[in-house]
Amino acid sequence: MGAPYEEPHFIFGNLKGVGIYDHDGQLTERFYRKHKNKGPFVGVYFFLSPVVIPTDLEFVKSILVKDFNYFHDRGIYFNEKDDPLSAHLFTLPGLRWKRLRTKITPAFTSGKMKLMFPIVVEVAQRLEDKISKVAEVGAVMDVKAVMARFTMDSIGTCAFGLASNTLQDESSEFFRVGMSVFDNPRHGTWFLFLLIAFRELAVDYSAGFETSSTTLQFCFYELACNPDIQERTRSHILEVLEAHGGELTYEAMVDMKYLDQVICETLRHYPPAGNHFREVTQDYKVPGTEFTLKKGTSVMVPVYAVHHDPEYYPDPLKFNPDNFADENVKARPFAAYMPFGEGPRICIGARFAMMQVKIGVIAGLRRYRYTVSTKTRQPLKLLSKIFLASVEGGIWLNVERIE
Ligand code: HEM
Repeated sequence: MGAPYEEPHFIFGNLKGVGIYDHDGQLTERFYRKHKNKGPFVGVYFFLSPVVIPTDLEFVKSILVKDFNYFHDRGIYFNEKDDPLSAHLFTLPGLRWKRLRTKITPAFTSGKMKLMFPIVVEVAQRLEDKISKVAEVGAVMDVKAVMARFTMDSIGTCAFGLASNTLQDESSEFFRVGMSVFDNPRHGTWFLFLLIAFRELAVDYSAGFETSSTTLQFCFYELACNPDIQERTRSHILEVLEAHGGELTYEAMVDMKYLDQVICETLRHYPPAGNHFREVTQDYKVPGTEFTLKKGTSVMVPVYAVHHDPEYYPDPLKFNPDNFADENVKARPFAAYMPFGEGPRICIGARFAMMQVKIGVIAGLRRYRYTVSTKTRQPLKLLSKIFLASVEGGIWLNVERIE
């Protein structure tokens, strides 16, 4: 590449730790910190393949938005013939991606969100019932399991029109197979049939439930760790609900500004995708430099690193929803916050995800108080082998009903 780079190991390159020792977001953070302010990017090697990690947000903007024509693909494996499930919106390149994206986009407008809103609220009622049962017997709550059922049911119901109901049915086949799609995408014949039949929506389903439930999991964890923020969020939710006649409507949810800040802060702290992947699709001269990135070079936009950069978030390890107060958001440059990506390949489900997570927090928080159980291993260790941020030993919370 003829550019700033990290001396690689002769076999593994620089990304030896990926999937073994480090969460991928923490791994790129090491290179980002070391090379920031030395140029727009650092080059590393994954085995023998060059990978570019941008360290400058102007360059991130060029990659994701301004020069999208050079970076429209993710370079992620798919094989339509032998593995039809692997060819979906996330993996498809170029024109085929564009056609499919145009086809699916109408399913995610704000008008469609309003239609789906009552469905998710109804599923959230079952989430509340589930939490109430945990509180009644004084058990500790396995947050991930409970939230995964909620997000699976709501996405399942919206996407497939199925009353999948994993929240009430402990042994639900839908839940078991849904979870196993992540562990092993080849499991569950009937489910696979369904996935093939609804391929486009199916990928949204699997991309959606795990990311959203991870977000809910971390959100409840941080609220449990920060009782003052928990109280403030609960009071805010109750006040806005009261102003809307006690009913959870779409408009009431939109008015919950502080709740939005709490969720943005969760996604800053724990972005489910630690990096955004792109591939250079034609030789690209990096603006303001003499460097040319060759076609086929991989790019990892270091989301986790940027979200934890003290230049943009003064105390990056502190959970502080005020980071998302309007004046602070305005003071930050473009792409300082990008949990859903940016540009034409931004997460298509971002609106649905935010709606679903908000409804989940409202349902879980308005009548229950949370503290961290001793069963949770602290400090949290992000699991390395999973692309999405997940926690060793899980997150366990004590739940108390507020009378
Ligand atoms: C908190 C929840 C979620 C997070 C943090 C998240 C994050 C992301 C990220 C980082 C990307 C890649 C963006 C990029 O490369 O620039 C992405 C893409 C995508 N997401 Fe999400 N996502 C979430 C929920 C959802 C939901 C609920 C759905 C569907 C219902 C969904 C469907 C998709 C699809 C289909 C893509 C590929 C888009 C494309 O390539 O055009 N996601 N998401």
